Order: sequence, then C-alpha cells, then structure tokens
Amino acid sequence: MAESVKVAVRCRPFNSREKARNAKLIIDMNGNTTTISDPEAPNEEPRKFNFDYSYWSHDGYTVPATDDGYLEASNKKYCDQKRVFEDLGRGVLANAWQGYNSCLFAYGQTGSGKSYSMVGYGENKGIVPIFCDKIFQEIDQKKSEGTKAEYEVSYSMLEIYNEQVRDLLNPASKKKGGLKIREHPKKGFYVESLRQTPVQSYVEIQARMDEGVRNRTVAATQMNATSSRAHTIMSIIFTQKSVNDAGQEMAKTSVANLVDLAGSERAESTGATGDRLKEGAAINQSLSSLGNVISALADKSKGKNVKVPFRDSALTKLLKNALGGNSKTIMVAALSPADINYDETLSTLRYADRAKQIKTIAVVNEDPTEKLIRELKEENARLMDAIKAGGIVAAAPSDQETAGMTEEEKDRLKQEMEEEMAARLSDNEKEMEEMKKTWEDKLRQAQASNVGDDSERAKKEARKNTPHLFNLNIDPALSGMIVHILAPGTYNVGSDKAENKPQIVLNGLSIQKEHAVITNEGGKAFIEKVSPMAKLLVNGDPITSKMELDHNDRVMFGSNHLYVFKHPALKKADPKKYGVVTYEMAQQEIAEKNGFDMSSKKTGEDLLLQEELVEMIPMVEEANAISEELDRKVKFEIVVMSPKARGLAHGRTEVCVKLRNLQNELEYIWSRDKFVRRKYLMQEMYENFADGSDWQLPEEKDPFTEPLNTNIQIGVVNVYLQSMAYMIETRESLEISDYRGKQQGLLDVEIIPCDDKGKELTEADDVFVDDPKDLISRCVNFVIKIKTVTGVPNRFKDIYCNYKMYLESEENKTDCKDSAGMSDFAFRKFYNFQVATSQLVDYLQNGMLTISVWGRQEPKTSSRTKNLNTAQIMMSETLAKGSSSASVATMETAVDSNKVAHHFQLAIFKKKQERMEMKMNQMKKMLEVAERNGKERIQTEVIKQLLIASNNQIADKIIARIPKDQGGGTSSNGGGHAPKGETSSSVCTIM
Ligand SMILES: Nc1ncnc2c1ncn2[C@@H]1O[C@H](COP(=O)(O)OP(=O)(O)OP(=O)(O)O)[C@@H](O)[C@H]1O
Repeated sequence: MAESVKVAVRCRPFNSREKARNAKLIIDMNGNTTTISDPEAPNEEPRKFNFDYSYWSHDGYTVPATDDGYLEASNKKYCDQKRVFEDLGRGVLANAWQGYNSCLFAYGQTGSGKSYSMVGYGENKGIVPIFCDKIFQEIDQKKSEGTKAEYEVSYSMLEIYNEQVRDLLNPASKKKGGLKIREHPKKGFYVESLRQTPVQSYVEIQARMDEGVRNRTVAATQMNATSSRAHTIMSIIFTQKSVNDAGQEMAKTSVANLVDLAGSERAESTGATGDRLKEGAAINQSLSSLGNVISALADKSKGKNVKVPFRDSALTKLLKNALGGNSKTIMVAALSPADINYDETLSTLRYADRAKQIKTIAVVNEDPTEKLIRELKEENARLMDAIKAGGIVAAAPSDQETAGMTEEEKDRLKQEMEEEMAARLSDNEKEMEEMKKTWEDKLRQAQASNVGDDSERAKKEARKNTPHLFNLNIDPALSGMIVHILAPGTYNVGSDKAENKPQIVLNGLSIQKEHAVITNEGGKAFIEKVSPMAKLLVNGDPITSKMELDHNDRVMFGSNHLYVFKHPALKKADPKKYGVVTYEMAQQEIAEKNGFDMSSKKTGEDLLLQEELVEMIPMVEEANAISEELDRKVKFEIVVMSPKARGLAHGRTEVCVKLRNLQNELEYIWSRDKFVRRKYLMQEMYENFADGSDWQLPEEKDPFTEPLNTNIQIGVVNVYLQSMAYMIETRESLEISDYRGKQQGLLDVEIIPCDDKGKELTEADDVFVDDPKDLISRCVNFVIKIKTVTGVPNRFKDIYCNYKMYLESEENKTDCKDSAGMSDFAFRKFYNFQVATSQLVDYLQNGMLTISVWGRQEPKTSSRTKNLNTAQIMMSETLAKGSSSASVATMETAVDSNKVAHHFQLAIFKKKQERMEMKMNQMKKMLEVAERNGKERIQTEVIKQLLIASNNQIADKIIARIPKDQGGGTSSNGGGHAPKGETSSSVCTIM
C-alpha cells in the first residue's frame, strides 16, 4: 500500500554565534505544527506548517555537567534524542525485521543539526548508533531464544562529493572519477564495488563508522573540501536466512539507508551571480536535483503526469528507491531557531512540506535463495543472447524514458545502458559467487578487520600520555579524527611521493615530499621545515628555524592540514595555562597574522565578516596552491570591500577575491560566490591532474581565466547632491577611487539646475533656495553631465561610466571612449520632477550619486616574471614583501565617504552671504530714505533687519574657524574636505 514519506522537523538551541549576535527566536511549535515568524514583518501572522512530528529541542533541558553529557528534558515540550529514536528509529528497526527497505534522510542548512539527529555527539547518540545498538541486542535476544535463523549485518558507507562517489570504508579503491553507479533491473541503482563490511556487534559497527568518518576527514583535508558539501550515505544491510516449512532456504534482506545530506544553503548560491562558468559548476548538483525530484514526486502524487528526473545526479539515482519505490522513508528537517537564518529556515520548511506529499510503496524483500540465483542465471542468459545479437536492442531505452530528451541525450542514455548491461553480466556472476560463500568466510573477514580495532584502542590509550598531533576541521564532527602519536623519536612529515616513506604522510596541495620533521627528544617536541618551499605555520607564524612546540600549539602544514599539538605532560604540569583550541580560533589567528583585524567589535556585520574571512582565507590559500601546482600564473588575494567601494549605495562590507595575472598584471575582482564556484572547478581540475587524466580545459571553461575583453570597474566617483537641494550648480573634477580608496583618475561631473524644458539656468536666474524644504511640492529640474575623464592608468581602454539616479531602475550608461586622456563622454541627462516630494528633497540633501567608471585592461608583459614558474613568482613576491604567508591577503579598505569634498556647503554659505549683503545694502538704502523722510517706524524695522543680517559677521568668524585644509578660512578657496558633522551643522545654525 502506498505510504507517505514521514516528515519530522527539529529546532535546535541557539549556537554561540547566534547568541553573540543577539539572535531572536522565530520558530515555535505546538503539537505537530511549526510556525515561523518573519523578522522583517513582526506584526504579520507567522506562517504555519504541519508535519508528522515537530520536535522542539530549542530549550527546556538541563544543561549537563560535561560538554558531551546527555541533554535531559526538563519540561514536556523539549524533545531529546531518545524520543526522536522512539518515533523515527524504532520504525526503521521494525522495517528491517520485516524485510522492508527504509531510508532516513536529514535535510537542512549547515550547522542546523542534521548530524546531531542522525549520528549525535557524545552521550547524545543519534538515530544511527541507537539503531545499530538495538539491532544487535535484538539479534542476541533471538539467538538466546534458540532461533534457527541466521542473521547477517553488513555496513557500507559512501560519500558523494562533487558528483563523485567515494567508498569511505575502502579509500584505497579511489578510482578516477569515483565509483560507478549502475542500474540493476530489480535492485535499481547501486554503487559498483562498494565495500559491504560484515559486522557482528555494535562495537564493530561503531568502529567501522569511526573508520568511515576518519577516511572522510582525510579526504576532506587533502582537498580542503568542506565536509558540509558532501552527502554521506550509511547503509545497514540486514539479511535473515531461514528455512521455510517446505524446506526451502529463504533470504529476507532489508536495507536501511541513513543519509546525512550536504548543507542545503549551498544549492542556492550555485545560481547566484552571472558567471560565464555557472553551468559547469556543479557545486551541488545532487542537492538541487533532489529538490527537483521531490517537487516532481509531490506533483505526481497529486495526479500530475510528470517525469521524475532521478537520473540527473548521483544522489537522486541512489535515493530513487527511497523516494520513488520500495522503501519506507522518513525525512528529518533540521531548523535553526534564529532570525538571522530566516530565509534558509523558511526554505527548509517549504522543502519539508513538499516532501510529505510523496508516496512510496514498500514491499517485503523475501525470496528463496535458489530463486534469486535462478533469476540471476536467467538474466545472464538473456544478456548474453542480447550481446550476441548486437546488444543494441536489449539496451535501448524505452520511449517513456527518452520522452523530452534531445538526440544527444538519447544517445548518451543508450550508451550508458549498454555499458551497464555488460557490467551487469559480471556483477551477476559475482553476486552468485557471493551468495554461495559461507557465513564462515565472512566471519574470517570480520575477524581480520578486528585487528584494526585493537590498534585503534591502543592509539586512544597512547593519546592520554604521549605527545601527539590532533587534526582540526571546520566541521566539528571531523576534528580529532586524525591523530599522529609522537612517541620519542623522529618523524618525517611529507607526501607519499617521497623516496623514503615519511612516518606522517600528508597528501594534497602544497605538501612537499619532504615537508617537515618533528622530533620528540627528552620529553620535548621540536618542529622544523625541511624543504625551503614547504609552508609551515605555527600559531599563525611561518617557521623558518627549528622551534619547540608547546601544548596546544596550532600547526598548519601546507595550505590545509591543520593540527593542534598536544603534550599531556605539559598540560598536567600547568593545567590553568591552557584552554580549548578550536578550528575557528586557529583560522582567526592566521587571519590576524595576515593583517586582518579580528578583534574589533564583535557585533552583527563584524561577526559576519569575520566568519567569511575564516571561511575564505583557507580557500584562497588552496586556490593559490592549485595555481602553483598547475603553474597557472595567477594569484588570488582577499579584499574586503565596502558597498561604496563596490559602487553600491547600500549593503554590507563583504569579502571579495582579487585575481591577479602574474604574467600580464591584469586584475579582476570576484565576488565571494563567484570565487567559491570557480574554486570548485579549480579543485576538479586539480583532481584530474592528480589522477593523471586530461585536466586542461579550453579557455572558455578555464576557471583561472577571465576573457581579455572583460570590463572591470576601474573605480567609483561619489557626487554629493546637496548643492542641488539649494538649487546651486555643481561643476567638479572628482576623484575616481578604486576599491582600495586609491585615486585612479578624475572625472568631470556637472549638475546644473534648469527650467522645465531643460534649459540650463545661470546665477542670474537666481533659483537659489534658503531652505531645501522650500523645494517640496515645487517643480525641480536639473541636468547631469558627465564630461571628461583624465588620469586613468593607460592600461585601461574602452572606458565608460554608468550610474543610477533616484528611483531609476535602469542604469544610465555613457558612450565608450578608447582611452582616458581628455576623452569627453559628452553625456547629458535631463531630470524633470514636476512635484518634488519630501523624499526627493531628502535624497538631494543627504544622498549621493555613485558613478562607476569601467574599462577593459590591456595586458602588459612583465620581463621580471618571464622565465619563472608560478611558485617562483609567488615566492619572490613574498620575499620582496617580507610578509608571512604566500597568499598574504591585503586589507583593502573602502572608499571613505567622509573624505569626499563638501565644498558645496561652502558654496551654499557664500551664496547666502551674498544674499545677505544684497539685503543689507537694500536696507541701508531704505534707512537713508526713511531718515531723510523722518519715518520712525520704518527706521526701527530696518534697524531690526540690519541687526539680524549683521550676524553675517559671526558667520565670518565661524568660517575662519574651519581648518584651512577643509575649506576653511575666509579666502575663496573652494576645495578641500569639510568635516561632516559639527562644522557643517554649525554653519547651518548660524544661517
Ligand atoms: N537538538 C540539538 N540539541 C542540542 N544541540 C544541537 C542540536 N542540534 C544541533 N545541535 C548542535 O549544533 C551544532 C551543529 O549541529 P550539526 O553538526 O548536527 O549540524 P549539521 O546540520 O550536521 O551541520 P553540517 O552540515 O555542517 O554537517 C552542533 O554543535 C550540535 O551539537
């Protein structure tokens, strides 16, 4: 019978980052209902979603004495790990006994609590370990009751990263392009030669899980891949063999797939900004395909006739059974409680809402063993016949399967099917062999693998007393998974390409064959680098000579092997001296040593920026290491850019990446998203290189390059509009500032009041207003003129400007000029506001027009770098700079808006002064006339006016107080920078 996918959502406590940012709680749960409030619209009714289970794990628990102690419920609302297991895990266990396949997958953004529910931390064991514990307990129970049935449990663990499947229990099998996914007519999609390790006890399966996580850590560190980008599938295959009443041997097999999905937010950033390489970047093809499959299945369950695109990704192929077929399926959607994650959490809730509409039909997988073997034999005979007959017919996809496909896609599918058919023949042979194998065989295998467990135990014991290195990973679940024990002696650290295999083998980018050496002599540990090219940092500082290691020292080998050195004896001697070291701390320290200020006010934006830096610095290091390795002659640097520096009026300061071509000196600034996407492709390129496959890509697909004709932003010009609020013209030569705030030339800009036909007005027309408010409801007209650009470095060609004015949705663009010099854009645009609103006047008075200046760069050839490779150029630059690391990120600051000239304020002031003088002269004349005529009342009135006007004298004094370099003094000096706050407002008060 069709059954709906069961959906549970779970809301975790605030994490430290959310607490530091004073995050607000936006989730609530009541019964099965979950509500979410929009932090931007607090008065709106919260959105409601109903699920099979809504688990509140945000608060209402007693805080345990130790970090990994059990979180016990202190009220009824709180849901602990045991309850989650009882509701969800129990069912999976029952399914396993009944012979049904089950699938439990966890969805949610990075850090939302997926692993917590699935695997758990410390005492808070998740569904998977409790499931494993229970299944063996129940087997033991059956055995003790004298059952004749035989039980086999095997475990497999794989990872899908970048669309490639890796066997986490057999990392040595690392095949080019990953393991192949094949399709079996009955079993559906499966992974070829994936190791299924027989396990006989909870301890054993736990050891295999740890082994899988360790292998995942090694792989992730080697490639500096963030583990939250990978999907992990743990499968527990449970077979019950018994003899039925008719004397037939029966095999009932069920597979429980436990899937910890990659962080969901990554899928969205895939399609972010327009990058020409967007298509190729399968940042998380699998996750977006899963979304499409879920939507299609949800539509299908409503009766729509849609094609479900299971074949689109590795993950959806492997989850086909779980979602579209023979499986009982559960989804756990993990939610962050915080307002700062509103968008992500809402999208998770929507995803979960769609998933609950999916229906699956699970059947018991029970067959006599002989029947299975017979079927395989029959299939093999069919396959052989088909192959003899040319193969094509049997391998042709059905019309239904090819509906809507292009000819090319059809051919590809057909070819895949043919390959599969051939592979299936040998698979079937193997499977039959397997089936015939005895239980004893498996037992022997299992016993052999136990040896590994003993050595693991010994390692754990050694860690307590012996100095050792302990890995740090961005994913806390992977920290501490790799430990190198440093008993007294000498340890070479290097890659597996070294002639004499080093004791500590680290592979991957920027690890030299002979990288470093660590010695443990007389209770002291020392570290020294061996190859001069080796990158080695201790506590963020590059190491040049032998140094002693202290307990808790952070050691970075190459660009991503990060360890913390532990010396239990030193710690014991002075426990107070040492605290806890985390990945974030170690990365922040590296960032600080690279010149980033990580200590400043840790609030909102600063924290976000800091997090981005911690995330980006290792990625930039890695991109540089790949560039060195593949000799791509480009270098990446981090730049921190304010919105103004990016030519935007609003937004926040962001981390961007500058690509610098080391051969022709061309520079491009990439957004964080673009860089992350490109880095992903660089990584793919490097993997192909390391595999010995064809890694070079045509230029249009090469992630390291930008086409030569790419336009880049030379800089921005900020034009204050305040003078227009007084209807005074502006004619200025303004600085073009690049993202560093460095001048890149001058741009002549004019803003001139005009009449409603666009005729420019002169001083004589006297449209000046004393108070900008007087403009409200009036007709305001002016023209913006962009004239000449001068002083732009001559490597820029095809220069043009663009900008957007008040409420404009389209960009205004000037013509393109071949080169700078005295090129006149002769750009003029007339603005005609029939009735000026207070918003417009406010915009003029306080706003700013940002004009971006763009151009194309002409490559230069540098003789300095001509015969050097990338690594040599980078090294020579580092030496020249005398800086710490190869990718020293330069802290580029934003264009400082306060620096921009305020001299129009002085112009307004002068204009007012002129008016006053005019008025005074008039008054004087009137006074003279009144005196002559003896008119007393007029006389008093004129004297009163004169007194008011004489305040000008005070104003003069104030002008004299304005520092000279800011446009002060009574001279007519018009330029310079008036300070924003005090002076300008005092000028205004006086008037
Ligand atoms: N229900 C919960 N109760 C208490 N702590 C939780 C809960 N859920 C998650 N946490 C804590 O939140 C942090 C992040 O959780 P977790 O590692 O499970 O996230 P994740 O979604 O698996 O992240 P990633 O995608 O990076 O693997 C962990 O420190 C975890 O202990």
